[in-house]
Amino acid sequence: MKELREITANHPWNLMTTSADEGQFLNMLLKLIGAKKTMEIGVYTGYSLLATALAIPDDGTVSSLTSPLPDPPLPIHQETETGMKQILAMDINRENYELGLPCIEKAGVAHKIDFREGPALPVLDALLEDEANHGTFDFVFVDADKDNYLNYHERLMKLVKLGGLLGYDNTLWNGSVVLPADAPMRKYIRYYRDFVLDLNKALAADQRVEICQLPVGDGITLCRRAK
Ligand SMILES: C[S@@+](CC[C@H](N)C(=O)[O-])C[C@H]1O[C@@H](n2cnc3c(N)ncnc32)[C@H](O)[C@@H]1O
Repeated sequence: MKELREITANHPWNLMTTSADEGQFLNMLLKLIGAKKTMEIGVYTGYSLLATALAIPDDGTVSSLTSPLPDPPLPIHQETETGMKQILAMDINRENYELGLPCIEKAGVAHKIDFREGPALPVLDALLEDEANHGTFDFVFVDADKDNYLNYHERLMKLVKLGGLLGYDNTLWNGSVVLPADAPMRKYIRYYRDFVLDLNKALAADQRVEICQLPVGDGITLCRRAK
């Protein structure tokens, strides 16, 4: 974890990552809920992904991955003779994932990860086409394009288990969610602020979930699917 944090800290986007306390929090949370099948939207160099992979048991939903993976690769989250990987991870940029991958390999958990390069929405839509994927994820961590969080939420509500958790990162958005609209803000923060505010309001009003906003890192809102 420490080595991957150093790689991430030296990366030009170094501010756009999960903080150390968020990584520890995710790792503990996943162990506490006994998560076996998870999803991550927004991987970057893989810090939160490593925290997740270290928490997921080897005997999760995988039957055996000691044999070589099939070619062509496994269809998205469908069980085959060789089983399936426990973590579906998506990012539009594979290069950054590959930068951190040696650390994930060194930790001996790379075999748990099914990385998909590309925008997450079409992957979610493909998953939804197969009823067998509905209500199957124990946990989903969303840490990507803030303007799509509500689109993700509607889809994820069908993919997460009843009683399962969705975690939305950056819901404090650098503290800007409590600032007056005319307060000075960096351009990037101002641009996404309204999307984060809309998300926070929508989650608070969503009767299908129980929510809890934690001041960990840049704010993580946990939604437990109750209906
Ligand atoms: C804040 S970083 C993720 C940080 C990561 N969770 C960590 O802890 O280090 C956001 C990531 O979301 C990715 N991203 C942006 N738009 C996306 C999309 N539409 N689908 C999937 N990933 C996306 C970016 O490429 C970037 O790597």
